[in-house]
Parts: sequence; structure tokens; C-alpha cells
Amino acid sequence: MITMKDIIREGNPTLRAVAKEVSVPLSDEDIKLGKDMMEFLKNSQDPVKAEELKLRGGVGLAAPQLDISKRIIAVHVPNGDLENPEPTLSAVMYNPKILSHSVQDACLGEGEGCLSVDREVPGYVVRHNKITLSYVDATGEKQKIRLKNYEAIVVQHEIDHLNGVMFYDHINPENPYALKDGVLVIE
Ligand SMILES: CNC(=O)c1cccc(C)c1Nc1nc(N2CCN(c3ccccc3Cl)CC2)nc(N2CSC[C@H]2C(=O)NC)n1
Ligand code: NI
Repeated sequence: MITMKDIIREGNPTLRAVAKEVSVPLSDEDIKLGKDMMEFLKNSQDPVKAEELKLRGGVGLAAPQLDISKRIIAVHVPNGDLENPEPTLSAVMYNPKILSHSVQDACLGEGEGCLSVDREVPGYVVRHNKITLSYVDATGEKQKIRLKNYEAIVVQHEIDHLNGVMFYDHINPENPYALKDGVLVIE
């Protein structure tokens, strides 16, 4: 089971490497890794398990954060409405690729956090508001989906990890809260 000790932190060169595509059909090893990554996210969002295992909450995780330089991400975005247990997006994505995106940009009003960054880095992380994404799912099927707003932000953050990009690379050093006209701020 994955816990915080398995997650590498800034300074580890794997976080700055470009990860390798996984071969399809998926190996048993890559399928198990995807399952373990998804289990970590669910545990991290469970108050009892997160406390027990001392996990930081996350809605996304990329294999390079486990010192595994493979193009695998897991995302598990709970529904904002606590009454509704259905997540708005839950998937393990192999070889995810952004095919196209909106002109419209967006950012999280509260900035972004990362399980591999043990510090607050304030500022707007401007990303595409909408993306069209292809990936191979855990059954080996090719998928093509469209995402927007928070889900799109999370997936872009995790795909950045596959390309050695950290969220704060996108923050304007002169003015971390500078925003061009028309950027959607997502609260
Ligand atoms: C500096 N200010 C901030 O971090 C920040 C501050 C306030 C609000 C937001 C919205 C912020 N931003 C931010 N908050 C999150 N979480 C909110 C808490 N949540 C969570 C925590 C515990 C249980 C269940 C859950 Cl659901 C887990 C997810 N996650 C991300 N990111 C950036 S994209 C990948 C994603 C990620 O999983 N990071 C580890 N950013
Ligand atoms: Ni991250």
C-alpha cells in the first residue's frame, strides 16, 4: 500500500525527468501500480484512514512521484456535495495526452498544492479551462474524454509531472497573482 514515505519530494531528479510511455497491452505490474495509486488517493480522502496512515489529502497522483518514471496518473475527484458519494472523475490514465484545449484559461482561486512539495507556494497557476484528452484505461481500452474546470486543472497538474513540470513553474515570479484578462478563477 502506498503511503507518504513512498512519495518523493522536490530535489529528487525524477520529478524533473520526462517519463516514458507504458507499453500496451498493459503489464500486470503497470495495472497493479495504477490500482495502488487509486487506493492511495481514496485513502488520503478518508478521514479515518488518512489520520491512521498520516496521509496528505490529494485528488491526483503521478507515477514519477513514486520515483517511477512512467506515463501513468490517477485522479479521484470527489463530488463537492458530501451527500453525493459519486466522484466527478475517477480514473487511472495510461499514456494520457492532451489532444486539444480551449482558448479560455483558468486557475484555482486558492492556488495549487502538490504531495511532492512540502511547502505552500502562493500564486495563480494558469492552465487551460477545457481539455480534450486521450488515454488508455485500466482495461487497456483507448478513451477520449473532455474535461473542464477543476477536473481539467487536476489532470493538467498530473500530466505536468510526466513532463518534469512542477505547478510553481507556472507562477509569475514578479507578481504571483497577476492575471491576464479573461482567465477564469475557479473557487
Ligand atoms: C496552496 N493552496 C492550496 O493548495 C489550496 C488551498 C485551499 C483549497 C484548494 C483547492 C487548494 N489547492 C489545491 N487543493 C487540493 N486539494 C484540496 C484538499 N483535498 C482533500 C484534503 C483532505 C481530504 C480530502 C480532500 Cl479531497 C485534496 C485536494 N489539491 C490541489 N491540487 C492541485 S491540482 C492537483 C491537486 C492535488 O491533489 N494536490 C495534492 N490544489
Ligand atoms: Ni503534484
